[in-house]
Amino acid sequence: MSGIGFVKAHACGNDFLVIEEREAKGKHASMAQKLCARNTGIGADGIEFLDRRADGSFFLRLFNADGSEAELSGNGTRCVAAWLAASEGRQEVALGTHGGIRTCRLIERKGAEWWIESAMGVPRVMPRAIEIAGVNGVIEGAMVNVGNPHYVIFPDSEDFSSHGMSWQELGAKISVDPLFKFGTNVEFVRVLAQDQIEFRIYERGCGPTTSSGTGTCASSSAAMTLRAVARELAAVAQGGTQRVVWRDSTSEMMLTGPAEIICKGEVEFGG
Ligand SMILES: N[C@@H](CCC[C@H](N)C(=O)O)C(=O)O
Repeated sequence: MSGIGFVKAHACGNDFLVIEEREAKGKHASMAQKLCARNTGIGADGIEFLDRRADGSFFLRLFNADGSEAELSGNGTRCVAAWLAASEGRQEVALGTHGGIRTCRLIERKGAEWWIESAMGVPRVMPRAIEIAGVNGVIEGAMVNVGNPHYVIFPDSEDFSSHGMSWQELGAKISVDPLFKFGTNVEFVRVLAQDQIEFRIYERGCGPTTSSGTGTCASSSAAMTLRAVARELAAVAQGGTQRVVWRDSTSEMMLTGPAEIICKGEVEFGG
């Protein structure tokens, strides 16, 4: 057994461990399953493995709580940027991911919160009605790629339920349906005002979460494209509000929100 250094951080309740890549020793998936477990591990929605490369650049590998690898996390990337700001004073940092480079800029520190603006790439929104095994009727929505895959729907009901199911039940079915070869994150979006949306998130690889950075971008870009809401939005999730700006469909989406360092320590990992 050997102690592994970790940092725990969260962005609107979407929580991550940050662990140096050299500590993983090829055991990323089992480390994520063990350390992210809420009762028997530290507890987190995923692990960001931080690789510090010889040329001075950074690369992040994100593993979900179930051990699956995702292209990236918006909130997880911001948590790493907050840690690099807190521990090394970095005001701006470019973080490579399998979904592209995300550049994060520190806007301000408010108490324990690090407010960071991230350039999140150019969302691709593809309207698409789908049929899912075990769900009655056709689901209208959009497949959205923001570096990782999302399916966004717009339920009418205030509790975000749709097709006779709670959003959690429907999200669980859509997320693993074979229609999505690599699985998908699922967002349920309601338009509250011309410049405000509210949404719920069912994440691939970890289930319901209180917030998602890429989910915020996917929900916002789908609402801008399909519901003609404003190009600057407040996106309200259970864990808090993030701000989104998307000037036009060919520009990068900018996402601003908080991240907070919770603790750091050492954890035993037997492999
Ligand atoms: N919560 C994240 C998204 C994490 C990855 C996702 N579960 C996936 O498998 O794509 C975010 O803030 O973007």
